[in-house]
Amino acid sequence: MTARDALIVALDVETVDAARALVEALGDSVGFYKIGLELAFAGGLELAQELKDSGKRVFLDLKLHDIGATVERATRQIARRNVDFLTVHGYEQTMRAAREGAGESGLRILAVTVLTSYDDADLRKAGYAQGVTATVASRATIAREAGVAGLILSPMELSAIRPLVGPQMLLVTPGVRPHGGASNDQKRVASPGEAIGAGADHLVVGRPITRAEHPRKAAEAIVAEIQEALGRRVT
Ligand SMILES: O=C(O)c1cc(=O)[nH]c(=O)n1[C@@H]1O[C@H](COP(=O)(O)O)[C@@H](O)[C@H]1O
Repeated sequence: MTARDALIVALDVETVDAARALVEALGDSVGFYKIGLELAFAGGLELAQELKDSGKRVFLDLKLHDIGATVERATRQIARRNVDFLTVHGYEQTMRAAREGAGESGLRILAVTVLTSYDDADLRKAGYAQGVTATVASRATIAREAGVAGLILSPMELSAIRPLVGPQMLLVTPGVRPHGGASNDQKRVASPGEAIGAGADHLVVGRPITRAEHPRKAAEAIVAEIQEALGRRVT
């Protein structure tokens, strides 16, 4: 894996034109983009095709969660779009249905374990008996059995989860902040170097790049930090 491939930039902007301008500014410093709910509701699905046609990889972050039949059929539609990753929530019925819908299309399903804006207290308020680490671990085990390709989790759970799921499962972490950066609404965060050092395959980074004064410089600095951490990982 190259450092550039490890970085996924979240195109959390209001319009397709703003997203195009950002992609243009980032140029070849970024090869992988995430289109989430904000942009998907503003023409982002068409942009996904454009990005694929220009050689970028695309992650559709739609966080599907519904009865199995609906998730399966929705996933089948998305699989026709030839994108790389799709998120669903990490519930067993949902994950199995998405796997079924993706079939042999090559669309890889990522299961969201516990959102990185949640901590133990938030989970308790939502009615969960266990804390974050135990909940991520139980969802990770079910996800592996359901046959999804990867997990979304915070950098803080990586070292506990990798041994549970083995080397093949993709571990993808939002909640990434360069040292000194604002955490915004994220509660479980670490730096790019720490996340890669703990075994992440991909980092999802939004505001530290998209709201930076110089997005390209911010992306290049993160890629350099990933590169350094990957170097330490193999030695
Ligand atoms: O599924 C995701 O991508 C996701 C899961 C999660 O637990 N936390 C999380 O922040 N995300 C997404 O990752 C991105 C993080 O953005 P920043 O906090 O701006 O770096 C946003 O697009 C979120 O929607």
